[in-house]
Amino acid sequence: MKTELPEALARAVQTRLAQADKESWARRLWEGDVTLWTNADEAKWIGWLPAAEGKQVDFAQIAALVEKAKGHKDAVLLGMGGSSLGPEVLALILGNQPGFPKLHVLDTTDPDQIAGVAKAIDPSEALFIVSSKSGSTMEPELLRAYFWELAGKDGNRFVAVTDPGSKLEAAAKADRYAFIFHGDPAIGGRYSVLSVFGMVPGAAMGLDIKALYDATASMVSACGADTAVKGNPGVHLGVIMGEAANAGRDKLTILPSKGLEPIGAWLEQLLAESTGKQGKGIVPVDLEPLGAVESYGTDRLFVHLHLEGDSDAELEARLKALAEAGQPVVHIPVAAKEDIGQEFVRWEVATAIAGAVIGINPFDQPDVEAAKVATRKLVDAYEQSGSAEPETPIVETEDFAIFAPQATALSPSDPKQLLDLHFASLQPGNYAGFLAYIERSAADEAVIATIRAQVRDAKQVATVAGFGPRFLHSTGQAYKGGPNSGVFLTITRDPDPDLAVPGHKASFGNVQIMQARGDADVLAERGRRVLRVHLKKGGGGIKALASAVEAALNS
Ligand SMILES: O=P(O)(O)OC[C@H]1O[C@](O)(CO)[C@@H](O)[C@@H]1O
Repeated sequence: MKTELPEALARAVQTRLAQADKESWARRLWEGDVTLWTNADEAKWIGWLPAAEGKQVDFAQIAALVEKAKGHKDAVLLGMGGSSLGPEVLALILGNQPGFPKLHVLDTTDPDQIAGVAKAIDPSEALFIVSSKSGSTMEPELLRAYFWELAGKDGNRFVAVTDPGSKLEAAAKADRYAFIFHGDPAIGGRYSVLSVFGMVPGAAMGLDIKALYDATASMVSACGADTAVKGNPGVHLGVIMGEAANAGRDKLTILPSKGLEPIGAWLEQLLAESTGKQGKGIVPVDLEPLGAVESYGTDRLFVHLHLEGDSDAELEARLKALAEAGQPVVHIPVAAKEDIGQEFVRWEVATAIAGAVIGINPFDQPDVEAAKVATRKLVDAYEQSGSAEPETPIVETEDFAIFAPQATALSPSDPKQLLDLHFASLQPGNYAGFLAYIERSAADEAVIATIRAQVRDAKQVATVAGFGPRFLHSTGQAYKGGPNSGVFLTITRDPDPDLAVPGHKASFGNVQIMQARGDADVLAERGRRVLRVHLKKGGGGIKALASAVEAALNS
């Protein structure tokens, strides 16, 4: 790892590293010494450390799954957050091996996205992996109901990954699933990739799990209890992240080379859910288009993960210019994509250590629950009445309607003026968030990236984007519980066509809108600045919104 840090940050990092060395932080992490964090229940959550050595998986059971998976064309993973993001990284970075199924990851209630996967597979032959630690998360429950019907209720092609005693375990037994893999309750979702939650889908797509642990071992030992802090990559990175956040550089901007790009989604959850609470923490910035040096404020820490063999002259030149301009830049070389397990360990250790520097419990997620409760309330009301509570927009065009969840002072009847006022509240050190409850397609991602670049360049602020409901189980924690510096635009749309959920009145499209409304309500309750733009059926869609934002920024 190479670091280029401005002087004040470099000094703070050195001082903290000396403290970490003197106070044996690495050892105390491995021992789960709660005094390293907040004297809460942290000791109950460090099962991910032995899991990184392969101690949590039953290799014989994995071998049996490998035999079962061989020959299937597709495998579909149904899960959220820690139960989906790690598997997605493995699928996108390492890919399925010849003779093994392609892994499709579904962590959504978006009707188009679900229908897209249903269409891409043959439901009568695909393997389904239902993955949820708690076994009671709403999205995998609804997805399970949908694919169970579609797959002809054939338990022989279903696999459950869940903590012992969960509701999902009971359902899997009742429906005679082919396998039930047990997780370790001492591991939180976002730290679970090197336990069965990453390894079961990994094995199903033909990855050599033993080889993955072997390739990870050197990082486990480098981050070990007895390694001096100076040579401990996890502690070193964690101290940099924590000190940077404490100094106001809390927008950790992830700039990976092409081959490692998918890791950003996993990192976002790890960093945001672990540190974003009590008004403090790190706001990860992923997939933001590269900007000119002057478009970045003094609230950034840039981390470049570089896969050997990747070359991107523009990125390299920009990183050099950023460091020369006094921005902090950390370079992490990754020798081969098969070493991805090392990065999981480095960042998990770093995140736990950053939690110690920031002074929070890196293993809880107190604010995620609030959005879940708000959504449940709305969905339950829908199930009772068969309709959603009506709302009145502040302003409407033929393309979209804009709602404010809070009693708002913003009331212009012109959408351009309203959006202008909304973005005008962005101050240095703030960030703009785009929370899109629409299909996570390449086309939608591209339009949102354009909007982000425009806002970033116009206001010199960091921008983040999340697709709902996926981000609710990830960065949503920091947006609600972290620093109150986000200015959010929630984006919803009329589903077309919608998709029914077997056994429920509320469709996937209904649930997705309730999730957006519940989340926006909680954001507003927490004093966050938030507007919701609802894209109308038959209107210009997300592109019409992009034009309206552009017009507002230029007004
Ligand atoms: O694996 P589960 O229990 O379904 O949880 C999924 C995700 O939901 C969260 O609890 C947040 O809602 C994450 O921490 C977790 O990874």
